Amino acid sequence: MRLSRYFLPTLKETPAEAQIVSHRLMLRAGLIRQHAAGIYTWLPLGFAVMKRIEQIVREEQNRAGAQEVLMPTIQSADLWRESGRYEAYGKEMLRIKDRHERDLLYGPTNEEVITDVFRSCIRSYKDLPLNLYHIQWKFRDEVRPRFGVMRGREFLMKDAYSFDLDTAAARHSYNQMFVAYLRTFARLGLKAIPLRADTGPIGGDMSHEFIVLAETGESEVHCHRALLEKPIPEGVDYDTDLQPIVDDWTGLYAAADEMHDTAKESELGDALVTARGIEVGHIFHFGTKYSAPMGATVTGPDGEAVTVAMGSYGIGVSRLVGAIIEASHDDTGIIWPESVAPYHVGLLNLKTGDAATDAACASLYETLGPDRVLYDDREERAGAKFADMDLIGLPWQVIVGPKGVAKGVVELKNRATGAREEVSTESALARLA
Ligand SMILES: Nc1ncnc2c1ncn2[C@@H]1O[C@H](COS(=O)(=O)NC(=O)[C@@H](N)CS)[C@@H](O)[C@H]1O
Repeated sequence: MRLSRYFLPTLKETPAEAQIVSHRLMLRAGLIRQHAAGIYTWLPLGFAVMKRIEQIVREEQNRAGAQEVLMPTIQSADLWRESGRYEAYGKEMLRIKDRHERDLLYGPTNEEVITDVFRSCIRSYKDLPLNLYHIQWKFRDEVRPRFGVMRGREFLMKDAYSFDLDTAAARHSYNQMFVAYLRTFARLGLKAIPLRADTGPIGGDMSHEFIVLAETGESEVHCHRALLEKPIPEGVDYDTDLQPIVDDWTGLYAAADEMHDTAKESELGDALVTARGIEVGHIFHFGTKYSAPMGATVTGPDGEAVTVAMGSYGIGVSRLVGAIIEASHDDTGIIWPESVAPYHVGLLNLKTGDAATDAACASLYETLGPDRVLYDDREERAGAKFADMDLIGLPWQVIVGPKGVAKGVVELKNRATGAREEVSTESALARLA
């Protein structure tokens, strides 16, 4: 993409309302613009990152055997009356009336909707286990939306829902999602720690939050240092018993502040890490909390009706854009992990209008591929180009100036390490292919 044609409204100044670094950088780098409190327009660069995060989430859900659907954002209140959550959900629920005065709502989550789909389609235990997920916008009328997309009111969530014949089978579904989450956050370049959590308005008797350590996180976590170094499971066969992996990851101490056992401080000594963190995912086992009141049953092996055991599994897709910035930035801007970077290379033409430099850039741009390169072809001074490219945080920069072109070299810069080296054009192409 040529920057001279790209809608990238960067800001020189830091907007006063932005209190944390990810909010500041998302505004300054032209990723989002606020529409209303907690509601954002995603501009091209921010949207591209969110789509890459979404795709990694999707791939790991599919790998774990979940099947993608798309449920509506606007839901009927009747289902929520059946589950008993319509009144209980409180002021966070945005309630709407349609032209026929029917009660609707903008879904904060989808347990009722998916359970209704299940009960109208599935009859037999032979159709289990089943895990359905979607990546869909939610609305929660947070009393104090803040920190940009980190705590929004309209936000994008992947939410998956599992259906099983009994608790043992439901535990396997839970474990599949647990392992899929470990892999997902690692692929996003994040260290996410699973820790036992309370279940809140979603309910149930078991849940784990996945927390990314970041000093501006809203959660306070306490965990065993070894959790930070644990290797992520590779080559997982999701149809085998995953309990050993889950036990391995939950065997080490980790607790959100409200669940913290202060005795651990003396027991673990300096093996105990206390840090702030961002909740990027939350998984729940809640058995028949929704299937019982909504009559979601299957005919069991013995011909008797069985109320299915369920769980739900959320990932904050839009929150992750901010969380990744919190975990990966420096004082000049964002540092995107390669897996989510909107473009692989920033190509800087230091003398637009100089024939040899323009030709060298055009050749690099075409060879590397316009969809992988953000080419700064603007009539701007070099300093502004360097600052903007560091701000938007692409993994690699190729800097092309007339002196280098005359010698057949370009400068290659790695954004994460800051390392810069003069290399031949061929070598740069080989390194960036
Ligand atoms: N206000 C918000 N803004 C941005 N992301 C949010 C917000 N609230 C929750 N999230 C993200 O959404 C994830 C799942 O939300 S949740 O409430 O914990 N879980 C559920 O809604 C369950 N139905 C899981 S399917 C959270 O871990 C968090 O990463």
